Amino acid sequence: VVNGVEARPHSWPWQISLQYDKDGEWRHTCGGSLIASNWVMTAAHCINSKLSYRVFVGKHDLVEEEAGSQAIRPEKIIVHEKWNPIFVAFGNDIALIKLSQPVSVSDQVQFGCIPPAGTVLPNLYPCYITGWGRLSTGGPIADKLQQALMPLADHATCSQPDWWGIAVRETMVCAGGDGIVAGCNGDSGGPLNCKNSEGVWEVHGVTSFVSALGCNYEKKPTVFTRVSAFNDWIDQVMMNN
Ligand SMILES: CC(C)C[C@H](NC(=O)C(F)(F)F)C(=O)N[C@@H](C)C(=O)Nc1ccc(C(F)(F)F)cc1
Repeated sequence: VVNGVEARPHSWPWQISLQYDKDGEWRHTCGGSLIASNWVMTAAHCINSKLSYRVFVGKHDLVEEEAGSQAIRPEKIIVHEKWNPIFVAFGNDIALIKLSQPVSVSDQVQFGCIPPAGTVLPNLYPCYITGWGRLSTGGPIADKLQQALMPLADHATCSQPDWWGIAVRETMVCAGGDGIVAGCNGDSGGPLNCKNSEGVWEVHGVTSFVSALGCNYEKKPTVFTRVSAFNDWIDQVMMNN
């Protein structure tokens, strides 16, 4: 997250760190959201079938050992069948990770809520991106979980020619675009958190892409998979696996 702030520890208890084993070292590669005791939602582009992963729940500082955190191996990973790795703008950048054992909820580990199917929030609605991604374009990833307030840019705004144009679809959500605050590499797969009218936080987006010209690039908001466009897919996958 570029120009965010350190989150109060464990204030986004569904945020997970997806890590892969590189020469015996575990490395953070993406974020994700715990949505059930044995299911994590992340981005399809985070998954490389050649790598072995672990899901770390209950974390705040990636470089510290933290009581209450737990690393769990995936049992299986289901990537959306219509995800096309060649072109992130085709959408369907969503995947579900079934955990090899259920996680127990606690103060530090909770499920994120999926919004009702079809929920489309209005322009400038205030949401928060969270993640351990780069702190600046080309910069280091964060040790401590970051958060940033990012008002939504509705489809009409986000699909303007000098914004994302036709690269953004109605199955995506845009947020930010002020050239200051943005998601960045390593935030992929993590949640866009929006509080609903009852004051309940929901995972409205899965962090998908930023401009190749730079993470915080004016009129190139961070683009998320819109979770409320995938309720049926999520239900089907969780029921059938
Ligand atoms: C690996 C990528 C598919 C996703 C990667 N996502 C992220 O870094 C994150 F954290 F914002 F989610 C990204 O945006 N990386 C930048 C460097 C990128 O490639 N952006 C990008 C590429 C193609 C398009 C398209 F499809 F519109 F041409 C748009 C943005």
